[in-house]
Amino acid sequence: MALVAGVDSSTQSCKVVVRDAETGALVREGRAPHPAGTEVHPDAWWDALQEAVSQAGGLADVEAVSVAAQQHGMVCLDDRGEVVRPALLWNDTRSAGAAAELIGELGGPQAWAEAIGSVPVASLTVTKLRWLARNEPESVARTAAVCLPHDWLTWKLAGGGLDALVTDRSDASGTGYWSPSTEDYRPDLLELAMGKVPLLPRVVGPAELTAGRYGAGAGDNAAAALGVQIQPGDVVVSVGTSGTAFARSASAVADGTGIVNGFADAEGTYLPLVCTLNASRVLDATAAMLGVDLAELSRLALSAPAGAGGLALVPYLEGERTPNKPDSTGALHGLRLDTATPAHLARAAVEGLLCSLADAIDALVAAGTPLRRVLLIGGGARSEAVRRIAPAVFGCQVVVPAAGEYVADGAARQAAWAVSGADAPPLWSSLTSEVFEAEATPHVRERYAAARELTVARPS
Ligand SMILES: Nc1ncnc2c1ncn2[C@@H]1O[C@H](COP(=O)(O)OP(=O)(O)O)[C@@H](O)[C@H]1O
Ligand SMILES: O=C(CO)[C@@H](O)[C@H](O)COP(=O)(O)O
Repeated sequence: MALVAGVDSSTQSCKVVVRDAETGALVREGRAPHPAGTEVHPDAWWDALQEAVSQAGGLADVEAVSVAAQQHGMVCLDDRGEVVRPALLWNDTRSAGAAAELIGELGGPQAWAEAIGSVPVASLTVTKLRWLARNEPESVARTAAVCLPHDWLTWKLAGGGLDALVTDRSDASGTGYWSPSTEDYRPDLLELAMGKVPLLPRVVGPAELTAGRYGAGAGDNAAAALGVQIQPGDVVVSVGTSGTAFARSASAVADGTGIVNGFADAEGTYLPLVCTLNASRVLDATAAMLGVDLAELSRLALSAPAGAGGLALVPYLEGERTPNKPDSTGALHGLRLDTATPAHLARAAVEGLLCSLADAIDALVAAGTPLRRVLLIGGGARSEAVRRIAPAVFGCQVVVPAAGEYVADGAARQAAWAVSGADAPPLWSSLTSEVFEAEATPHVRERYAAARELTVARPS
C-alpha cells in the first residue's frame, strides 16, 4: 500500500494525515497547537509540524508529502535563509493604511483587481511588505527572499538553498504580486510596495513533485476544495479562525469592489473566495463571556427563538476584512429585559457569525457562482447550533461532511495525484456527510443588515 501525507499548518494548529494513496483511507494522524497572536515566528510552525508528524508515526514510509497552510503570511528570509523577523499573519491588520496607499498608487481598486485578481486589504502579503518598508527599513534591507507559510515549511522539509523555494498558484494568487490571469509574478508591484524585488519561490505545477517527494502544496482554502472533492454548484463555507466562502470556477474573477478575491485554485482553475476575520472565535469568545463550554453554548443557542427576539450581534471582534473595516469593533443591538439572557446571546452570536457568512455567499453568487448547496467545514462546523441554524440563515441545503481535517486531506490528495502521474487528482471514496435543511428565516438577515453598519471604531 503506497502512503501519502498531507499537512495543514493553519492559524491555530498543525494537523498531519497519512492516507492510502489509492483509496484515501486514513492510516495515521497527528496534531499540535500554534501560539496565539497575529505575529508568529515561523520556527513555532516548524516545532508544531515536528510534533504533529511524530504523533502521526513519522514520514519515513510515505511516498510524497504536500503542505497546505494559512494564506498570505509574510515570511522574510535573509541571504543565509534565516528568518528576518516574525511573520505577519493574514489576520494582522496593521497594514490597512499601506493597503489604502497602494490602491491609490496603482490607480484604484479595479486596477488591482485586474492586475492580481484582488483589491489589497491588510491580509494580502503585498501590503505587509509596504508596512515593513515604511516601519522597518532595516528588515527590508536584510530580506533576500519572501515566501509564504506553506512555501517555507515545504522548503524546510525538502532542504536546499534559497533557490530551492517553491510555491503553487493557489497561494501565489494571495500575495498581491502574482497574476492568476497571466500566471506570472508582477515584480513591478513588489518594487512599488517595498522598493526592491527579492527572490520569490518558483511556482510549480499542481501535480509536480520537487526534491523527489514534495508536492506543490497550496493555500489552506484551495487544499480544502481538494479535500472535499468540490463539485459544480458547491459553495464551501469554512468556519475556522477565518470565515471563508469559496467555489471552483473555470474563469478568473476580478471584482473591483474588493469583496470577492479572485484566487487561483490547486487544480489549474480558479477559486473565487470571500474571507472574514471573525468566525469560530466568535463562538469561543461568547462561550467565554457566558462561562460555558462550546457544547453548552450550542445548547443555549438552540433553546432561543430564531432571531433571538431581535438581539443582533455584529461579529467584528478582530476588526473586519469583508467588509473592509480593519478598525471596527463588534456590537450587540436589541438588548431588552427579555433578550438579556444567556440563550438569546448565544443565539445572536451563532446567527451573527452565520449572517456575515451569508453575505459572503451572496457576494459569490453575485459574481456568477452557481449555488446548489453549501458544504460546511472547519472547527466551528462541529457546533450543532451552527449546523442546524446555517440552512435557515443561508436559505439553502447545508451538507456537513463527517468531522475531519479537509485541508490536510486535500494536501494528501494532491500528493497522491503527484505520485500517480495522472491528469487529475484521484477520486477517493465518497465522504460520509449529514444533510441539514430548514425553513429560511429572512427576518434574521434583515435585522442583522440593519445592525451591521452600527459599529464604532476601536479606541486609539
Ligand atoms: N464543538 C465545537 N463547537 C464550536 N467550535 C468548535 C468546536 N470544536 C472546535 N471548534 C472551534 O474550531 C476552531 C478551530 O478550527 P480550525 O478550522 O482548526 O481553525 P484554523 O484552521 O483557523 O486553525 C477553534 O476556534 C475551536 O473553538
Ligand atoms: O486569509 C485567508 C484567506 O484569504 C484565511 O482563510 C487564511 O488562509 C487562514 O485560514 P484559517 O487558518 O482560518 O483556516
